[in-house]
Amino acid sequence: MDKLSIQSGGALAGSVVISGAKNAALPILMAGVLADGEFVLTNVPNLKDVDTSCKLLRCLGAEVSHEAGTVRIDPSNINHFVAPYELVKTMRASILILGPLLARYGTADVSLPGGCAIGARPVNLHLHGLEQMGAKIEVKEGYIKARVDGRLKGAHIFMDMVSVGATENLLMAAALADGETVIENAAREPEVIDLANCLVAMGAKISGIGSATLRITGVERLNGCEYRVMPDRIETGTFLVAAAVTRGSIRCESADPSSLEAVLAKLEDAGAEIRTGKDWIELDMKGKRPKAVNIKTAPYPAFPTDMQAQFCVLNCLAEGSGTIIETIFENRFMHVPELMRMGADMELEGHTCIVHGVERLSGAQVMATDLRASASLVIAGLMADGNTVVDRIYHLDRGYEHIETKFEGLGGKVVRIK
Ligand SMILES: CC(=O)N[C@H]1[C@@H](OP(=O)(O)OP(=O)(O)OC[C@H]2O[C@@H](n3ccc(=O)[nH]c3=O)[C@H](O)[C@@H]2O)O[C@H](CO)[C@@H](O)[C@@H]1O
Ligand SMILES: C=C(OP(=O)(O)O)C(=O)O
Repeated sequence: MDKLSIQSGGALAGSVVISGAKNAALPILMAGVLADGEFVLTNVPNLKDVDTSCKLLRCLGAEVSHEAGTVRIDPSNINHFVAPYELVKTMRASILILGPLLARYGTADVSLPGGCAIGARPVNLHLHGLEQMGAKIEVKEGYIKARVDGRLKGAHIFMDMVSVGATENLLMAAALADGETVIENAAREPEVIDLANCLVAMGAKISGIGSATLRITGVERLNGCEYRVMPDRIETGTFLVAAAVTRGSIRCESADPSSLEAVLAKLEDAGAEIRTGKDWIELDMKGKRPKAVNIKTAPYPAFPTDMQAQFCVLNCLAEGSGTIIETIFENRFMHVPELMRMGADMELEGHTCIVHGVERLSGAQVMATDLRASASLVIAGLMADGNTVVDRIYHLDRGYEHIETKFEGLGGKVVRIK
């Protein structure tokens, strides 16, 4: 199993090109099932989760090629409607195949993803919304078995809580349903907007994109299209935090500052000078140690849970103390005990972590437990005396493209051990 070895070094400097967003690419790949014709997706990151999505589409009978950031999907031969446990267990986003399969073919058997490191992550909102659209659903032998006679029917759906995945699943299903669907309390994350824009390019009729109320008038067919995936705001934020922690100065190219307002505001509070253009962000710490910040995660446009672990590390090495409150996932502080093994001064109680900054951490062997926790340990290693080895980096490979090469380009000493 691969590991990453990190040596502490100086301040990160230089520029890094941001990849396409994992969390936009995955739902949009699933939307390929809805296309009547060839579907071409560009700016697709080269990630384990993208490979898994391509495998899943192939397993349904689609022809899929993935080369140099472009995925081509020909869904015309889809003839199998089962998403098996072997694939779903490695990638929770597989649940996003449910809405498209059901809307286009009236049948879908999707393995329940099960719990994972960051929380139970139930899918009740996905299922309830589809039932409101006329689907008959039973959960049997670990599988969601969903059927509908004819087309799904438009419905008025009020979501009990804001869910990115449920909004995406229902949006895709509604695009081919009979009549109007209204999704209230919809997620407003930029990745949901990216999916909606792609569906519109396929001929879907959606209004309210980017708001909490989505109105979808179902159409009988959606065409293929060519669509470019948005830049990864979480990858961008991860490199910006790494630069802030190391007191460095970097430029992120092919980034989207408008999707990162909450994160950039916190980096400014931490003492960073931030400059932005249409598709770039520069951060300069002017050699200073960051100041600790208070963070509370919440649905977009508030501070993203996917940046919580990275800001924990920022606070670990900052001047002063900061409080981090996680409100989205019930078990998303798995990085805390690992950071404490590296000398971090942290108090964890329930959903709240109080972090008191220390000047340096010390290198240690640590275990990656989930995607962003892993990223936080790499950042910590950049400011830890001696050597840090991060084990179980298959989590990182799910969500960060060429992470070691990108850090190396910024002067970070991050090496993959095969
Ligand atoms: C592939 C992808 O895009 N993943 C992102 C997506 O995950 P994902 O779509 O799984 O996250 P959700 O927005 O659905 O989850 C938010 C909260 O709602 C709960 N919930 C969700 C669905 C449901 O049916 N019932 C329910 O109770 C979850 O347990 C969680 O507590 O959004 C999360 C929140 O921004 C991000 O951290 C993930 O990186
Ligand atoms: C939690 C994440 O992803 P996923 O929903 O794919 O597990 C993430 O991207 O941080």
